[in-house]
Amino acid sequence: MALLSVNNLSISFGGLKAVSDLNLSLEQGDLAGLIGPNGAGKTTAFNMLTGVYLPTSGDILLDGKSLVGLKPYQINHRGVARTFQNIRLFSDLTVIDNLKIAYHSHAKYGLLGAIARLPGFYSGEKEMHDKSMELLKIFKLDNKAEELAKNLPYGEQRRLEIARAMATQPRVLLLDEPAAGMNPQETHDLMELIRWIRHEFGLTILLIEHDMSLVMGVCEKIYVLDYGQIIAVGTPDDIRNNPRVIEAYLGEEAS
Ligand SMILES: Nc1ncnc2c1ncn2[C@@H]1O[C@H](COP(=O)(O)OP(=O)(O)OP(=O)(O)O)[C@@H](O)[C@H]1O
Repeated sequence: MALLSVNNLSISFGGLKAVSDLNLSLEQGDLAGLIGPNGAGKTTAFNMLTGVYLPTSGDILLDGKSLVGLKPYQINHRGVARTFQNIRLFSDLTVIDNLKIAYHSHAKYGLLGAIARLPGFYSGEKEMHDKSMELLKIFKLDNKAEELAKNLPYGEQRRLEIARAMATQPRVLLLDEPAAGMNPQETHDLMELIRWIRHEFGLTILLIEHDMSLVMGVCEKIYVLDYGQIIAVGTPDDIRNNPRVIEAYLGEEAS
């Protein structure tokens, strides 16, 4: 059984069918891309997968259980985390506090434990600190732990956003344009990092990306959306050579 399966998912805004009969199937460990021209419905699909939008019809199954109708935090608790097209960090908090907040949402001690400072609170806090530092090391941000998030260069803010999503210990990670605004070296490093975290954490990753070198370089399977509909699914080579994709989207870039 697929880990994440999206069945005939559709949503309309007024008269506009933004996503129409979307079908996706991701196994554990898959690294897949969702591409398509501006306005094709990619972010809208992510918004349905994460409970921001309620689909008009269709279903989303994680391990066979429906996510439709759940709130974003409930979906996150089930194991789906995301990053956003426009970075959404707590910009006035430190780098490490951005991660601790994400860990807190999964903390084992309750509010009472935190207020009363019960022993579980202290061991929980220490564990959270250590785990946050471990993640920051992986994302090469450990030397910036005490800096305010807003003071990081853009590429590092993007990495911090992914680290924060990872702190919620997801099984499925959805990345919305992770390389946006990055230079070629940063994009290359990000590709390596995405591959590595997939392997290290056994993650399933679906990413939206306009940077074709990243998509073609890192994804094993690519879904192409156009006007809300999937027009092609395949390996990077399949997609590069698919006439419908070339016509709809890639144009000269693909040749
Ligand atoms: N809340 C909303 N209300 C009305 N229309 C919406 C809403 N959200 C998205 N849309 C429309 O749905 C369509 C798909 O938009 P979406 O942002 O998903 O595209 P996208 O593929 O992510 O594009 P981009 O690559 O530019 O980010 C667009 O026509 C958009 O205007």
